[in-house]
Amino acid sequence: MILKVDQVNKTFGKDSVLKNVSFEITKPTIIALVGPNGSGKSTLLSIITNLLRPDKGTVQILGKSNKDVSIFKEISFMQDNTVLYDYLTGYDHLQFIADVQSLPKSQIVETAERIGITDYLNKKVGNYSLGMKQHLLLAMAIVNKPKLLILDEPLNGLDPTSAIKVRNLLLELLREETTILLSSHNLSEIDRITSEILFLKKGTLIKEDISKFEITCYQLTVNNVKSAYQTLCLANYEVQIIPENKLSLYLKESSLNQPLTLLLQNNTEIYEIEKVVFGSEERYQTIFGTKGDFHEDVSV
Ligand SMILES: Nc1ncnc2c1ncn2[C@@H]1O[C@H](COP(=O)(O)OP(=O)(O)OP(=O)(O)O)[C@@H](O)[C@H]1O
Repeated sequence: MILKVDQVNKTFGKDSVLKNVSFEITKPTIIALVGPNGSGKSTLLSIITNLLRPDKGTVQILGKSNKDVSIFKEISFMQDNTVLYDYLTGYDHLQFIADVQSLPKSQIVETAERIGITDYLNKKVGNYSLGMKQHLLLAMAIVNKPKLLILDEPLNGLDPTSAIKVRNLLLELLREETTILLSSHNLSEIDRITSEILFLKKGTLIKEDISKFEITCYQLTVNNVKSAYQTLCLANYEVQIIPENKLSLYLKESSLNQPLTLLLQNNTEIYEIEKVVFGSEERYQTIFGTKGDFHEDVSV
């Protein structure tokens, strides 16, 4: 067992942010934690790493309680850049971790080279760009070669080239048997590294392997979106109004004949049909709706 989160609850004031959250990771993998702003992703990651106490529930990492300090040699948590000190260099940050964890200096050099931050390692962090800070945070998270790597928004502020480099690094770490739990809003990047997703919806966790959905998604451009939406909903189709006045239609079978016949019978004019890959973005929309709200009557 790598990580076991059991019945975790957390309330801030009257807000129940996490409700009986449970999940387990048993073999090296990459899992993404996804949810709208304020849905509790950072709170859950902080509870897992024992930076925050749950009101109820337990967390076990590598077979031990997350309160057992010995596990901190085996795990890492990358938070946002507020944990960095402007007046220290990148090297100082890495050295601090190396000193606390008794790591050889060679591990700092090796990690800096791997992430590609050697050129500016001796500059003060106050002079770093957002992307440079993200790279340093990532270096700090992997310098101890953790078995479980927890990353809060690792792709935040990265240009496309850097995002690709980080994606490749994460896949490389997985090949080295590192388990990675990451939160991100970048659903297209998530689709490239994993299909295992934990969706956090109003404090409740929905764990899914979206590659297992045998669903085809079609985007329809029609003359009257609302009427077409009602027609398809009444016939129990999974359908959603998406931006630009289009409809997303989710089908388990590949034939479009029946729903299109229904629309034509209801005098809907169909201008365009686009087949889209069903990925985490489409699943996100069925769970949270396009406004980020849970869409009660759509289920897969
Ligand atoms: N220390 C705290 N005290 C009070 N409320 C808090 C605290 N930390 C978080 N919250 C509240 O808990 C909720 C979840 O916050 P959290 O930061 O975990 O969300 P998130 O999913 O990580 O958001 P984002 O995607 O914007 O980073 C929010 O409503 C937030 O205001």
